Amino acid sequence: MTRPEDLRTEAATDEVVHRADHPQPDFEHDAGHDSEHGSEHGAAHEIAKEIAHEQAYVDRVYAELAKAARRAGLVEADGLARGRTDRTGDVRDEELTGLFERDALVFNAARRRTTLESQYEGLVFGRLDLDQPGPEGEPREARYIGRLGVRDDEYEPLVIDWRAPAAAPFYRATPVEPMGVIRRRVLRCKGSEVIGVEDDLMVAEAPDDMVVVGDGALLAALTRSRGTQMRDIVATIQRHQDEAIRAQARGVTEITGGPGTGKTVVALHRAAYLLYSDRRRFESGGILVVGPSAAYTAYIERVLPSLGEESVTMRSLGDVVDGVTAVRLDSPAAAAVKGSLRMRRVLARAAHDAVPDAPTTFRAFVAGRAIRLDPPVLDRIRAQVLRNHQRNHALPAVTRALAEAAWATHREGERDEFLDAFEDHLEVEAFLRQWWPQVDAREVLLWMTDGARVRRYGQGVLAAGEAELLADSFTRTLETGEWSVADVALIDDLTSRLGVVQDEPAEERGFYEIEEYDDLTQYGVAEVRATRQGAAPATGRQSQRTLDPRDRLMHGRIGGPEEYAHVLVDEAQDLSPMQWRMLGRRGRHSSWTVVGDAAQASWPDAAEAARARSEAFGSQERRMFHMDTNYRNAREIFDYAATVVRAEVPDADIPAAVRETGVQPMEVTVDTAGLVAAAEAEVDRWVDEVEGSIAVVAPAEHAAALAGLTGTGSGRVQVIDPMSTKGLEYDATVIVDPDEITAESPGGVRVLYVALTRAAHRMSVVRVA
Ligand SMILES: Nc1ncnc2c1ncn2[C@@H]1O[C@H](COP(=O)(O)OP(=O)(O)OP(=O)(O)O)[C@@H](O)[C@H]1O
Repeated sequence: MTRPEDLRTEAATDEVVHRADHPQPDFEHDAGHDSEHGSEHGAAHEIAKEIAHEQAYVDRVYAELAKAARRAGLVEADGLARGRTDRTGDVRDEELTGLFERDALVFNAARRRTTLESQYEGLVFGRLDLDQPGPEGEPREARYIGRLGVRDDEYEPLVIDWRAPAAAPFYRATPVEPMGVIRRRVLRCKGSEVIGVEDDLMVAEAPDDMVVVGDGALLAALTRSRGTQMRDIVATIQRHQDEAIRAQARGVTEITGGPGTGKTVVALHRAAYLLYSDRRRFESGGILVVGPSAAYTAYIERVLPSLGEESVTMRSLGDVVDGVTAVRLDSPAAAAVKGSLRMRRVLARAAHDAVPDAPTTFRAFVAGRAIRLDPPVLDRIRAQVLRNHQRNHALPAVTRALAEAAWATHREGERDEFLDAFEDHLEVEAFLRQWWPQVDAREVLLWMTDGARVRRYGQGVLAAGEAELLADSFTRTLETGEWSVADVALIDDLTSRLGVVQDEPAEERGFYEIEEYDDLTQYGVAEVRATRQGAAPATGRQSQRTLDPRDRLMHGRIGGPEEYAHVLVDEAQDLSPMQWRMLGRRGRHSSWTVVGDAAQASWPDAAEAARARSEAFGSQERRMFHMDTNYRNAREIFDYAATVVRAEVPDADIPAAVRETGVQPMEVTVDTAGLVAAAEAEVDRWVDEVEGSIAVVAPAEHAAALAGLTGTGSGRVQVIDPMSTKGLEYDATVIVDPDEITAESPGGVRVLYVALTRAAHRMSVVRVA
């Protein structure tokens, strides 16, 4: 394991060549690198020789790959040709069976071809030299590791898939436990060109004919500039990370650790590993990856495809429920109420309530009798039916209950005849349309723009002021035409209570029926509005932008929960209890990978969230992996952040940073008037110094003033609020007004800690005096 004393500076990463007959320093894999430089000339020559040697092998792999791609293309074309037929009858049936075969062939061939194409970049990334003879009389076996298994014409493996058991020593071997490995080599490639090699030696003394090159692949990888998207770490996965990646699929795998310890990237590699180890189960059952925000999803979305896996569903918390997408965040106080389990009681009452403006009395002539059912009877029927049925699926049950109640008012004639006549009666049908319409969950939340209603639902559940907070928040929703992220879990909860809105069969009514229907007013039935209370789906032609806010909110169709074989949750410490319930509905039979760090939590009631989380997992076995090495932040940056969090959260999980830059974070203090200029100066500083992404992390108070900062149009600068930086990383950050970041957030200093741990290489902190 890496200790601070093992730290290297970025300057120490120039490639070196050494004969491996010297003791090795301890570094991460417990594998080390000889730091002794050979003569510069000799070194360059040796490296070039090694690269040329590896290039020859990589060329062979790509030639084989091109052949495989051609074969896959042929299979695909052949499959398509076999599918064309103009036969009929039995012959056609036979050919249809052939069609299924064709589909499977085409599907597999197309998938393989796409995979082959997408793997082109850096397909082969590793080599193991093993302490055992090779297949063709070589003194040692060399085993190449890649993103994909590739075999030659004799079906001999040229490259082993990184997830195969035979590749495990690449990640697990250490000098203490070499697992038969003498040298582990990482090949750095650009497309099919080898541009560098980095070795780790697993034995004290290498054979005389073996050259050891470079200063370690991990440090080289960490020193590189960060792009706008996360990269896979398949070439440099560390042993303890590999253990979490390859942990068994069953049950709940929890990955904890401080900032930058690779929790997210490890979890994503685990998803790829699960697909490899049990493809049938996880591809057909599906893997759901859930992260905090759309920005986060965009940040990680390329990792799995780069590992050859496309069949994973990625959702942000505002996007988990089919038919609604939310990015807007509520005020922390409103989000805290909406996320709390107390909302279940509130929503249960709302789901059981009468539809606003529905008729309160039933009056009609049925089978020659005047029937009247008063409000208490209707209320009782509603309550009884909803005890056993979801509202949107309860029409038959409620119709029967209404008929029974109507029968009870007279009890004359044939009971069954009356019940049938009642249930078929057009007046009854018309009444039910108004009294028992299908109700969309979103409509119920919009009922709660009415403060009196929310107070009624929240009686004995919500504290003073919370009902108003909710009503105000839903009013804001209605004004903006945008659901908030916290609303989505409420929509899901209500949908599970109400049932998904069913398609109504198209109505075909004769002329006389229309007349009868329109004439209902004379029976006092049509005291209701003629419009439906439920969703008013917008037409496909209308773009969402042109809809009014209410229609925008109701746009799209809310789906029931789709279930998955595996659910992977990142930044799990921030999920509200209601969000855990939302995910629980999607993972009732699934295994889980759950990633989090309590010290970065922004959710105020940890105990309630823990309860909801346990409920979502059920009684499955749970195993824990802890990550304790920070691979993201330069040590100088992480020390700064750790000092801040330790002062307030003494038990924070503080990892050890493995890399130092020799550059301390910049700290400037200005008055409010000078804030923008100071932030701009810091941005310009980092635009000159780093190659990649730069973030200005600012509290809401200063967001508008700083919005124009672009780093003189560099295209690399983003102004972002602290909460939205969760899970992300940048080459450099400018943290604006840290005291205000702490003050504005319910997570307080924990949210500031998140912001302070986003920069890989450089950071400035602009304080306001
Ligand atoms: N073995 C590794 N090799 C190379 N890079 C690594 C390795 N492990 C982690 N990293 C890099 O470290 C950085 C942090 O990883 P990641 O975002 O997964 O951490 P995290 O624990 O989820 O962080 P946070 O909790 O702060 O969001 C990423 O750039 C990742 O690629």
